[in-house]
Amino acid sequence: QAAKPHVVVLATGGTIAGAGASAANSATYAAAKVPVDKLLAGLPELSSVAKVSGEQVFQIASESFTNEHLLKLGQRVSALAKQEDVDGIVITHGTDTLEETAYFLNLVVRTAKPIVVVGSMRPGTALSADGALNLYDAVSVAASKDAGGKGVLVTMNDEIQSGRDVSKTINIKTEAFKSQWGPLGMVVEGRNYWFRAPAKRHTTGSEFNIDDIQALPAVDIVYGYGNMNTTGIEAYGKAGVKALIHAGTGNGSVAAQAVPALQALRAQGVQVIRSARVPDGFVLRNAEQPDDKYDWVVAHDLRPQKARILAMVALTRTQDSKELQRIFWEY
Ligand SMILES: NC(=O)C[C@H](N)C(=O)O
Repeated sequence: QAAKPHVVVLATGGTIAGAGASAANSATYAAAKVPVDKLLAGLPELSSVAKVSGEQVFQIASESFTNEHLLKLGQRVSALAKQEDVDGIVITHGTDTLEETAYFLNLVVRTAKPIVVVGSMRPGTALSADGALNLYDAVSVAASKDAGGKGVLVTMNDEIQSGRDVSKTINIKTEAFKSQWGPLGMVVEGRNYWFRAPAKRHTTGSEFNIDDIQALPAVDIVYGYGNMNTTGIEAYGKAGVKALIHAGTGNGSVAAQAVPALQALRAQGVQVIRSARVPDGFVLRNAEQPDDKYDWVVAHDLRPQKARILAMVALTRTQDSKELQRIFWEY
């Protein structure tokens, strides 16, 4: 009998490692409490799909993830992926910023081995806790050859999602992770069922490599709304931001009173990237605002928080707005 695939589980905290005072506490609990060894020991079913080893990388709620956490995690994933005795990698993660970490890894880890990011909406102590099945699904996907070469994946609620496309869309229910383009497939009882493949560049097809990235530049987000003012835009400019994501209304529209402040930032060398606060669709270049004339970039279908990730990674390689726009179309 062939040896089982070796899957390394890198634990970072979140609700999947959370604990509440009683089983009725589905939403009131402390995140990042249960160590990885205990998480794995609580799921003996894992041994039937893979040889699993655990590593505690951080123990934090994901809303507190920083760029330093992203870099450290990315470096560890990259090192493990190069090891011959590792077949797949699972990252347990809080759900609040899970989509940002998954997209970051998708851009910078040069491997065709399966990488799966997973979390849960309820702590393990709650009634109908979702973490155990999500983790079982993550390990079984990471252990399967057919999950390789598809970019970084996310397994939540029986679905296999592209780490690029998926976002957290609701903060209570367990079917929280959705993509407007649909899941790549489903995982049921340890078997994968695929329905589509990612169209954008990722992992082995990426021009970015975590092994070459020592630091990430400052990129922040301003939100568009009625009665918009320029206080935030100006403050980020003064703070020395390298790119500013404008989470605009509708098709990334920008309030008339905010346009001169963004133009002033661009004149200082700051990249201005138009995304949208609406959950779906995509921002069209030169619609709503004359991007060519202002030398602005559009974020394509990336939500503001994902546009921040891509902008940071891209700015490690180029300061040219045309190049930046190419990257936003391709990734
Ligand atoms: N469901 C969760 O994991 C939420 C938690 N605040 C986290 O992201 O760490």
